[in-house]
Amino acid sequence: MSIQVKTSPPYYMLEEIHSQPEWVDRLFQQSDKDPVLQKVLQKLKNKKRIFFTGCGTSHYTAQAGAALARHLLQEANPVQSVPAAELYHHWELSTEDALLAVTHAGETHMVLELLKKARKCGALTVVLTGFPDSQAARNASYVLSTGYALEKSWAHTISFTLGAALLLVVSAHLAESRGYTVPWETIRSGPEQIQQVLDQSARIQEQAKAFLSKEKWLVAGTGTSLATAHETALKVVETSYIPAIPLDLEQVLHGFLAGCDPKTLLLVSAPFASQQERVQELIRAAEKISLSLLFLAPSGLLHQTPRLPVPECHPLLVPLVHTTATHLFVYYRTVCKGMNPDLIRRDQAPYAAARKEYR
Ligand SMILES: O=P(O)(O)OC[C@H]1O[C@](O)(CO)[C@@H](O)[C@@H]1O
Repeated sequence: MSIQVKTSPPYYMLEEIHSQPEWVDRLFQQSDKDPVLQKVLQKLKNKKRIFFTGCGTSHYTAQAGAALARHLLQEANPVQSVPAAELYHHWELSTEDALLAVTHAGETHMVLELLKKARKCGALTVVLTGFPDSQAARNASYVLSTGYALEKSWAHTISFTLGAALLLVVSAHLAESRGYTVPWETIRSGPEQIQQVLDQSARIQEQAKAFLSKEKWLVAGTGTSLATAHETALKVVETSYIPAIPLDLEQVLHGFLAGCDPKTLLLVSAPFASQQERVQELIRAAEKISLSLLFLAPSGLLHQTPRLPVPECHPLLVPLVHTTATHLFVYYRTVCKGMNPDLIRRDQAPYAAARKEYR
């Protein structure tokens, strides 16, 4: 489908971020009665290893999914996320493995190659996609649809969130089938919590304006927010064309401060009580080098430090809720700079030509 380019705000990226609560809700309702999901869960029961995989944003979706599975399944967790090309080139697969490949459009070269390899090795192949008629879907044993067969902006946002929501459902069922208690009510409050972030759009826009002069970003996350850090860094690179490094919270303190100066923004999603002491140390260290910090934290926390407004949320909802806040922050940062976030530079001849050089 070809979609007309927007030449002024609001761009498609914003429209798609705002439509998330509705589509996540729809996905939760549909997955409840999806017979394919039941079959997949049945097949997953006997698998020793389950790989969540993908490329680009979809790899970060897989990373979010694996962190959620780890949280839900604890010591019984068979899930790990590995980028598609790494799995393809460097891993042996067998009949004891299952591959859940996230690919929004379902045409990504490396994912297609990996699916072929996995099928040859006898691994179970499942594709999670917005396009159930895509090549990837045709190359898999099972297809789970995110329900969203659009992505009008090249800066993918809603497909990250829907993919993560779908992997959350898969992981929650997996955990239940292995005897763990799943907080379904909390999970189902996801759309409402995303909406709470969207209701803070004006404030997030103000924050974006306040940090416009920051020309390089570090983005830190931990546990279920680590994928948020990776996805946020990718999104700001794609839309604002500035360097951004994603890191786990601890790693920031091991060398990366040397590269920071007053032009750097360190955006941190670390909502877990066990790490608050480390967060305080980071805040003190940042002050010494005039490094600007912005935390994703509920009101009442971190009074002195600027924060992006997010509600208090369960670790299982962090990838959906915090990433919505950072997606909005990135959107406004880019638009306030007078740029169009939808195009990821594919409107510029050298970048369009570069894209033609690889499948
Ligand atoms: O999700 P797909 O369709 O496999 O596409 C791969 C990735 O490439 C990008 O479009 C650009 O890196 C991502 O946003 C996307 O997830």
